This record gives sequence, structure tokens and C-alpha cells, in this order.
Amino acid sequence: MGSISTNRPLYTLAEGRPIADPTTQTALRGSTQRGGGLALLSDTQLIETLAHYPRERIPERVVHAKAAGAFGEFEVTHDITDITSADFLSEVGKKTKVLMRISTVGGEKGSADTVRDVRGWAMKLFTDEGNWDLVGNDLPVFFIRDPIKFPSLNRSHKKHPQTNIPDASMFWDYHNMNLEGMHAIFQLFGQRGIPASLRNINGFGIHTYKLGKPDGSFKYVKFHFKPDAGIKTFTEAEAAKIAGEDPDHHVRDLYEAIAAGNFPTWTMSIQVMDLKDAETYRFNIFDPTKTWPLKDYPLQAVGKLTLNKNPDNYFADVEQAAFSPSTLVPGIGPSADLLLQARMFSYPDAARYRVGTNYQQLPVNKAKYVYSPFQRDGAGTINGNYGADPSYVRSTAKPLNYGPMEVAHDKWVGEVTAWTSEVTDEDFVQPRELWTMFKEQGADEEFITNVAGNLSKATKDVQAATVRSFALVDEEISQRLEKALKERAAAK
Ligand code: HEM
Repeated sequence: MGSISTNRPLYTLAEGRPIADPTTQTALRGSTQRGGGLALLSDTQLIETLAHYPRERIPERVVHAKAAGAFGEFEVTHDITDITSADFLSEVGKKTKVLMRISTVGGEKGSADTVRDVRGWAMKLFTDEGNWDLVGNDLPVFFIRDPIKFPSLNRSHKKHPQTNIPDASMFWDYHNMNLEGMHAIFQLFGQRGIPASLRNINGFGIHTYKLGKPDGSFKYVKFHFKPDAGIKTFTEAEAAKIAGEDPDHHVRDLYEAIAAGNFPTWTMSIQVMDLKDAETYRFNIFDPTKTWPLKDYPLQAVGKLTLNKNPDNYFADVEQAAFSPSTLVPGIGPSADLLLQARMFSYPDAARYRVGTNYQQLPVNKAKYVYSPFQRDGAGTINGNYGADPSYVRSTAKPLNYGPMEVAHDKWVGEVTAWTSEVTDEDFVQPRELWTMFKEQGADEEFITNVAGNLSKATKDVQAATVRSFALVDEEISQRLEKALKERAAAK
């Protein structure tokens, strides 16, 4: 694991004044006191040491607080310049530096790694035309399609407001009343809900994005990352044991693998959809609770991601890293997915609160080339603040130099309307397909056991309502779940 540096520097105060010994304090000593004394306000060394310590913390992320981080590279393996002008994809063999942060969602910064949860897949590519962040997850769908539900969803997965303990009744009650999340529930309680290692998880962009060119042409795409070493998962029993023995198991595993030169790799692929299909497909292709069937839209390989360098310092490189779906490069654009649009506001908003106004200037977040003199000053400005350059647009002193075109915007003809996410049978089609797949793979009993184990901690009313919810996918699931719950109750 991480080693402690052994060089012996000359220590100084934070202002640079050399000090003989960082443990020395000046004190007014009484003649009868041995080792005691009165602290002095003039003891800058003691005051700075104590004053900085309680300020070491920044707010942890409201979700995805616990994570591993690593650097690496992305290499283009297949030419897709027919659909995108993105500079980092312009040539087979082109390599781009990457920062990855892989997280659990619900737990706090100190929580155990091997829990049943979604894993966050936050990836930053430092391209020649700015940073591209793909902020996705390891499961291919999300629980909601309406952004106003996001805080509620997460509160129901986290701790009860009174007891400060995760609460199965709250969790299942939320999901029973917001059934568009059924597909994500199937993914979560399936085998992939607990990865054995972060080196063996998928990464999905989940949302529909656009890849396009300056002439305004574009295709809809979904981004996929598949681990070249394959998927590996833990059972609940294995995971529970490891959570007790080594809560940081996943972070340690990734760090040690990279330190040993055993670099994890993933293949990046895309699914590509023509615009005319988008209008006629049987469900809304912007809905993040649905996958695009691979038989309709097969994976096309694009490149290879390798993680090959551990952070030099976790706080500087990972805790202060800020990712956002709004961090896009020319050639990649957002689709009209409402959830994605809301996220484009929320992440930079969170970063300004969590890291500070000028979070983009920190070394780990800084793009390769930035010239943005209309965003200046503010706490913690460290970029020289653009010297004497004009602080206002259209100055005669420095005429504008127009940059690359963005992917053209959609034309919108519509009116403002109230919208609520309604649940239809279409929401149960893909979970039903997964259930059939679980049965084919012999993973159905494990799914029932996983759900029953969690649900058995909820109140009887919530248990009954959840059994009814699963009947919407398949009667058989409800019956088997009911039986499993009765057996658990009898065994108590
Ligand atoms: C309306 C929907 C959503 C909202 C409002 C939202 C908001 C947030 C916020 C506020 C954070 C903390 C950011 C920070 O403090 O730096 C976060 C983290 C994260 N979210 Fe979301 N989120 C949403 C949906 C999603 C979806 C659909 C995905 C996956 C596709 C996702 C993946 C992530 C990841 C990976 C992180 C951790 C980023 C990091 O490592 O710094 N979120 N989200």
C-alpha cells in the first residue's frame, strides 16, 4: 500500500518561516509547573496547527461519497470519425489521459465497500479540446426518469431521519410507489449488485447522448465499458464477511493491483441509433430506466481504457475531483433526456458548494488548455486571474477568436407543459426479460433470496405491497417471494 515519504525536508510554517521542530510550542511556564504552562497567542506554530486541523474536511458528496480513484489512459482502437468530430476520437492509436473515480452511492465516506449498491463510474478525459466527463454507473439503467425525484430516491436508500439507520420499509415503500425503478431494482438485487472487485465491473453512460459533427449531423448513442477481465461478483455471505474484515476491500484491491503493475482494462463501445428510429422506437429512447436491446443496436468497439497510475494524494486527486455530465467536448452532446439535463445543472452546483467557486482551476480538474477570462476572481483563484486581459466580452484589445462548433442543437417546437412520470406496462417489460434470463442462468433463486433478505426487515404492510409490485413483472416472483418471506419469519 501507500508508502510514507522518507526524505527529510526543512520544516516551515505555512507562511514559510523555518522551524526547528514541528512539535515545539512556546509556553509561559510557572516555576512550580513541570511540563505544564500557559499557551501564548504569539505561538503561531501551535495556533496554525490546531486551527487548520478542523478545517481539513470538505463536505462529502451527498451521494457517491466513498470511492477509489486512479489515473490512466484511453486509446482509440476503432475509427468512428464518420459520426463524430470529437478530437480525442480523431485517430486510431490516439491516447488521452484519464482520471477515474469509482464509488458506492448510498454509504458515507467511511462506509464498507462490499455492499449491495450501484457503483458510480466517473471518468474524466483530459482531451486537447477540453475535458470530457462521462459520469455513469456500473448498472445500465437508473431508478427514475424524472429529476425531481432524485433527492427522495436517495433519502429512501440512505438512513432513516429519526433512527439514522438504513430502513427497509422506507426503501421498499419508495420503490412500490415509484415503480418506474423496477428495472433498476432487478439489476441491483441480481448478482451484479455486489461486485467482487472494481476491476470487474461494467461502466455505462446510461443516458442517450449525441455524437455529431460541425455540419450538424448527429446520431444518438449509448456508451458502454466492459471489463476485459470479465465480471466478477460476491454473494451476500461473502460480501458481509469481507465488509466486517476489510471495509475498504475494493479501494485496496484497485490500489494494490495498479501498484503491482496489474492494470485493469476495459473496452469502450457504443450503441448507435439513427434519428428516424428515435422517433418511432416502441419506447422513449431518452428514458434512462430502459436499455436499448443489443439485438437492435449492437455494440461497436471504439477504444480501450487502462488504469495504470494510483493517485499521488487521495484528497488532492480524488476527493477534490469534480465530474459533471455538462463537461462535454465538441462532437459529443447531451440528448433531450430530462434527467441528463437536470444533472448538467446539479453537478457543477454541487462542486461549487463542496470544493469551491474555482474548483475547475485545481490541478486535478484543470483542462489542458483553458482561456476563460470572463470567469475570474472568487475564493481560491490560482490561475493568475488572466492578468490585464479584458474582463468583458467584445473588447477591441483582444478580438474574439471563434472556436470549434458544438454539435448542432435540436429544433424544438413545443409548449411548456406540466409533466409527471407515469408508470406503464412498458416499465415491466425489461425486468420481465431479466427475470427470464436469471432463470436461464440459474440465478433466480439467488435473486429471490437477496430481495427476501432485505425485504424481511420491512414492516408487514410494506412486505405485502412489495410482493404485489413484483406481481406486475411476474406472478411467479410474488409467489416465490411470499414463500421465502414466510420461511424467514418461521425461522426467527
Ligand atoms: C436527476 C438525477 C441526478 C442528480 C440530480 C444527481 C446528482 C448528483 C450529485 C449532486 C452528486 C454529487 C456530486 C458532487 O458532490 O461532486 C452526484 C454524484 C454522482 N452521480 Fe448523480 N445525480 C443524478 C443521477 C445520476 C445518474 C443517472 C447517474 C449515472 C448515470 C449518476 C452518477 C453519479 C456518479 C458516478 C456520481 C459520483 C461522481 C464523482 O465521482 O464525483 N447520477 N450526483
